[in-house]
Amino acid sequence: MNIQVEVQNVSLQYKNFPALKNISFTLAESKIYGLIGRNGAGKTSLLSLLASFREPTSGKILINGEEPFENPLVMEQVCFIYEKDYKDESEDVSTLLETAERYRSHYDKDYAHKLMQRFKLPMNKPLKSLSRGMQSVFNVVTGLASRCPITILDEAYLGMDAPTREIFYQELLADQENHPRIFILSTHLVSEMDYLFDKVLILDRGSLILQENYEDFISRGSSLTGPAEVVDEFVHSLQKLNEQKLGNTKSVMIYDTLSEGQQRAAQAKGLQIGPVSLQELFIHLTKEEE
Ligand SMILES: Nc1ncnc2c1ncn2[C@@H]1O[C@H](COP(=O)(O)OP(=O)(O)OP(=O)(O)O)[C@@H](O)[C@H]1O
Repeated sequence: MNIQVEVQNVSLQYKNFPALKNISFTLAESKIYGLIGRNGAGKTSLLSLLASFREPTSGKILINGEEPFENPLVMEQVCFIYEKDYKDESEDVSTLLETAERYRSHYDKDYAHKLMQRFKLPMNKPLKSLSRGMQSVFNVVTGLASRCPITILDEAYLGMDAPTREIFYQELLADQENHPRIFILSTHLVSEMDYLFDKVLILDRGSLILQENYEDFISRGSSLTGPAEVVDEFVHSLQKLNEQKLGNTKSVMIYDTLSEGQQRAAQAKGLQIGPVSLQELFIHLTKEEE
């Protein structure tokens, strides 16, 4: 079943603070969406609206045409994984997994057990006694095994070491291949996780400044390097995001698709054209004036 999320002119106000400003977008395909933004940009606020933890101050969220807030049938389609405080949780891991199964209609118990083994998560220990990284593993396992049509992972990797994060990414991609759904991943580990994203959403100070296919977005960034005066002349009508100079060699990051003709012209002038990463584009597109 194809599920659709529509966010229509959504704003969220905390007292006098506008955390989200008139945001609209549609997620209509079973893809992996990367939600990125600087600290305080509004990522968790947006995700908590999608998960119906709160209501927008204005605007509408529709999941398959229905408002999800206090609507259990719609909410069953959404799974929100975020960092939780388990200090008062006395149950062991296996009991909590059984509880997860009871509340999730798409839950795959065998898959959950397979993941537990792969991550080497101890089944018979109280969850509160596990390390922070292992508690995150538990969250991710319940998130993946729930197989919710909309699965939201808000910085789900917190505390995981690099090899554990790698297993998480591998399992996510493998399960998405076999059971496609809408995954929304919010992250600060942009350069580490960018290869997972089919599409990218960028929040900047409460506004959505970009929603685009990852590949299309990346292809609009390039770096041009060469003698300073040649580079300056070439880029003068292009949108520049950043520049660096070492002696007379200059490198300029541009945010404009270069046509084949422009690429040939740049090469003919002896300029080197290089790729730009999602992280670099993100840093410079959300840079504040100094
Ligand atoms: N309950 C609240 N009451 C008042 N302000 C809040 C509340 N929750 C969040 N905010 C503010 O709203 C803004 C957005 O916060 P949010 O947690 O959504 O950002 P974020 O992009 O998830 O940040 P980070 O990447 O640092 O986790 C921040 O300025 C934050 O201080």
